[in-house]
This record gives sequence, structure tokens and C-alpha cells, in this order.
Amino acid sequence: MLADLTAGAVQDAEARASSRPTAEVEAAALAQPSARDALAALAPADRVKIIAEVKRASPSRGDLADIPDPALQALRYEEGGASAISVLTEGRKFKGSLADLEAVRAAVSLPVLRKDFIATSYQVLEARASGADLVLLIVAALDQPVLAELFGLVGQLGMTALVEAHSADEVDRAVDVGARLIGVNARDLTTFDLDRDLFGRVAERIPAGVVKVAESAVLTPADVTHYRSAGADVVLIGEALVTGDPVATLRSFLGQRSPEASSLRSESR
Ligand SMILES: O=P(O)(O)OC[C@@H](O)[C@@H](O)c1c[nH]c2ccccc12
Repeated sequence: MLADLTAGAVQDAEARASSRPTAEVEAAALAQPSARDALAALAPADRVKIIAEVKRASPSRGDLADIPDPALQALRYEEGGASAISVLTEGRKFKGSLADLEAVRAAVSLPVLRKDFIATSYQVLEARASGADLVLLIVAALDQPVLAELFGLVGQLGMTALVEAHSADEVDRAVDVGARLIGVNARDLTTFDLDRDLFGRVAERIPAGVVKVAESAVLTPADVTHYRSAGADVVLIGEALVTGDPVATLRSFLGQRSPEASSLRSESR
């Protein structure tokens, strides 16, 4: 499934490249204002940080939410206390687009991640040309030399790579290319099986100084606490935020009361 998703995403990028050649996208990427500093925004702190995701659908969960206005959704994430925004730009199974990314980047002041199945430098250039500050690189989808090459290009363009692993070996491969931000995805993208304890098992292989992100399967505040106790600096959350009230859900995940709840309490006093 991961191979199909990646092949489809590369094919779609090739189709775009026939009307917008690499040189043009590269020029657009270099003409962008500088990327926002994602490592600073996601740096370990005395509280957990959240990357909030704009995701309409997924192959494992089907349709989640229409999200007619991704920029508005992202603004609500910012209001709720997210530290960065992830935007699914894959079109076939996740129903996203680069237009979604552009709209979100223009609306918020947080760093924005292009979440896609990236395997070519064209896709990395496109990400920056559309304003991305971060790019997802999935270790399982890439041979090590390609991972290293794409990681290098992301850095040259001033962006940060979120390098995603599903096993101890893949964490080691992420460390080997020099990743400063490593995600451990509880969802295996080949089988779609969920394992919330994978993060805890492999987190200790991530060296000090590298930001640790726990990805997927957060539905309750207890799930956030679970990842935090296992050493997560950041959690990446999609489904719970697109299917519930984004502001209230984020505040509950961050351990804050929503203002409505506190004013209700003071009224009843
Ligand atoms: O909706 P969830 O379970 O909160 O998961 C979010 C995110 O981790 C998930 O969308 C994701 C993690 N890695 C990916 C790679 C590609 C596509 C999607 C993903």
C-alpha cells in the first residue's frame, strides 16, 4: 500500500511537471520568503507540543471530514494552541492538494508541513514553492541514498524534514541522514495496523538533541499523556481534530480548559 501511495503521488507530480517544468518550480521555490523555523517552534519544552493535521480522508479510515475551508481549519488549530500545522496534499486517497497547503500557509503564522508521499526532488521543490516550512520524508518509502538526497535538498531550501520511521531500523536510518526531527508513526503504512506502544519501544534510539514526534492514534487526552510519558516532545494529530471541535479538543489535549468551560464554571459559582 505504501508503494502504491508513493507511486501514485509521483505519477501525479509527473503530470504537474508536464505543465510546470522543474526549472520553473525551482525558481518559484527560491523566490519564496524564508521558511519558518520549525525546529524552534517544536523544540522540547516543559509541555507537550502538537502538530495539528488538516486531513479529509485516509485509506485506512475513509472519509473523515469535508473541510471546505482548510485555512479556517488551520486558524482554529492556531487558536487552540497548536505549534505547527500539517496539511495532507496527497489527492487520491487523502483528498488533499497543494492549493490546501498554500491557503493554510497564507492564513496562519505557524510552520506548515507538506504531508505527502515524497520520492522526488520535484515534489520537494513544489513543497517550498507552495510555502511549506517542513516536508515529510517516509523512510520506508525511500532507499537510503534517495532519503539522504531528498533530506539534503529539504535543508538547502531552508526547510526542516520530518523523517518518519516505523521500526528501530528505520529510526537508525533517519539518524544516519542527520534528521533533527524524527517521527514514529503508530500506523504501519503497509498494513495500516496500529501500535501505540511502538513509540515507547524505539524512542530511546533517538539521540539527545533530536526532536521526538509521536504520530497517529491520539483520540483522547490520555493518549497524549501516554506518548508524553514515553518521551514524546511533540504529537501529530489528525482524525480527532477534524472530527471534533478543533479548539476545544486541542485545549483538552494540551491540558488547558477552554475559556467557555471556565466562564460556565464562574457563572455557576
Ligand atoms: O489521524 P491520526 O490517527 O491522528 O494520525 C495523524 C497522522 O499521524 C497520520 O495522518 C499520518 C502519519 N504519517 C503519515 C504519512 C502519510 C499520511 C498520513 C500520515
